[in-house]
This record gives sequence, C-alpha cells and structure tokens, in this order.
Amino acid sequence: MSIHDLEPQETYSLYAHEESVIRQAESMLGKLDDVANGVRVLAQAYREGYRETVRLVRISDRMQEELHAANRTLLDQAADLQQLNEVLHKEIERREALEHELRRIASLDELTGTHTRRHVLELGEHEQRRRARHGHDLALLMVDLDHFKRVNDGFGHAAGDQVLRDFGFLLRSCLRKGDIAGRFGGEEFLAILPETDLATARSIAERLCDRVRENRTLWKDHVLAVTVSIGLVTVHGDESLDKAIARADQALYLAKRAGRDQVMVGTEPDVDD
Ligand SMILES: Nc1nc2c(ncn2[C@@H]2O[C@H](COP(=O)(O)OP(=O)(O)OP(=O)(O)O)[C@@H](O)[C@H]2O)c(=O)[nH]1
Repeated sequence: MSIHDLEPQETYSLYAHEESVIRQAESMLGKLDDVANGVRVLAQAYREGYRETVRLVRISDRMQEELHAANRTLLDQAADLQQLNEVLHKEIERREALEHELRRIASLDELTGTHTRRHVLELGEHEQRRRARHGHDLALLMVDLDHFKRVNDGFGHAAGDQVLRDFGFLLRSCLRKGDIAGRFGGEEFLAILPETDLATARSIAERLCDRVRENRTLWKDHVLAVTVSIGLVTVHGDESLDKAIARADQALYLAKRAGRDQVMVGTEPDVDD
C-alpha cells in the first residue's frame, strides 16, 4: 500500500502525531535545558562554596598556629613566673631572717649579752600588765657596779669592758628562765623577776652580790675584782613600772651610801602614788 492509497484524513493524523512527538521532544529539550541550567547554577554554587571552605580552612589553620604560638608563649611565661616566684620567696625568707637578726641586734646589748634599755623597758611594761591582770608578784633589781670608774681609770676602758662582759654573764647565770636582764645605763643594770616574791628576789640578789664579789676578771697581767650594789623592790598594786624603777633606784642609792656591795630593799610606795 502506498501513501496514495491512504485516506486524506489518515495522512493528516499522521502529521499531527509527528507534530505532537516533536512538540514533546522540544518540551523535553526545554526541560533538559532547565536541568542543565540548574546543574550549572549548582556547580557555580559548589565552586563558590568550595573556595569559601578552602578560605575558612586556611584561616582556621592560621588561627591554630597562632593559638599554638600563644600557648607556647603562655607556657614560657608561666615557667618564668614560677622562677620569679621562687626567687621572690627566697628573697622574702632572706629579708625575714635579716629582720629577725636586726631585731635581735637592736634588742641585745652586744657587750654584756643582756637586753638594751629600750627592750628591757618594753619587756618590763609587758610583765607589769601581766602582773596587774593576774595579781602575781613582780620584783625589780637595780644593779650597779661599785667604783667602776676606778677600773677604767686604773686599767683602761678595754679592761672595764671585759669586767662588764663578765658581769653580764654572771647576771644572766644568776637569773632563772623567764627572768629579764637589761643594761640600763653604762654600768647599771635592771633585772625583772616575774612571779617572784620579796624573799625569793632578795636571795637571788644576795647570790648575785656574792658571785660578783668572788669573781675575778683576768685582764692582761692583772686580776680585777669588783662588787655590786643592788636596790630591790616588788611592784605594788597598780603602780607603774616607772615608779617602781624609781623606788629601786632610790634603794640602790641607799645601798651605795651604806657602803656598797650589798642589797637594799626599797621603801613601800607612797599611798598617793
Ligand atoms: N669600760 C666602760 N666603761 C663604761 C661604760 N659605760 C660607762 N662606763 C664608765 O662607768 C663609769 C661610771 O662611773 P661613776 O658613775 O662615777 O660610778 P662608779 O665609779 O661606778 O661609782 P659608784 O657608782 O658610785 O660606785 C664611768 O667612768 C664611765 O665612763 C662602758 O660601756 N665601758
């Protein structure tokens, strides 16, 4: 059968069919174009995203390097600080030891090994307050070397120093633990005897007198002997330390006047005092 055998209607239908197929194909091509465009857009977006990711990764790598470097710096600084801390700690310890030594030197009379006047008075004030609080006894001895000027004049100042050195040792060895001895002036000493009644204080003072009298100081080719006079008081009521010391001083003066080398007990304080 040839085309000429077909009815005109049939010829027309076939063309329409082709037309429809072509239209469908065109429509599909159009959609394929859309898809291709979409893929292009996606690819572009992917490229841009990739570039951004690479940029961010680089930034992140750099930041990590910087963080590591900062961390290393911090560790170094921490080690330096630790070292500095140790040095400071040692310096503080050294200064504390120095301060302690300075306080010790300032509170001690180098020649006699007894306290300085200022320090013995501080300790005395403390004992006086303790006495006032607890009401126990407190005795004071004012001790002075007799005719000490003669030692200096006869044998020289260095000989006098040696006598003072020996006396400081004797004084400290006659006192008990807790008693306080200080150099009040050139050859005058104050001993503070906490919790000591008059009778006990007197026997301690007598023993000191005896030991000083028996003692000999060897100086070059000389044998030196000295004696001491002692004024003794016990602190009364709420009497101040200064007033008690003044009474001990007065008793010492009387001991000197009575011939030296002896202990004199002070008078009771005036009622007004
Ligand atoms: N070697 C020496 N002498 C001192 C020191 N401090 C004070 N003196 C001397 O002690 C002497 C005290 O003399 P005075 O006050 O006259 O008393 P004294 O000769 O002991 O006579 P009385 O106290 O009355 O028994 C003086 O010669 C002072 O120079 C010192 O640290 N070393």
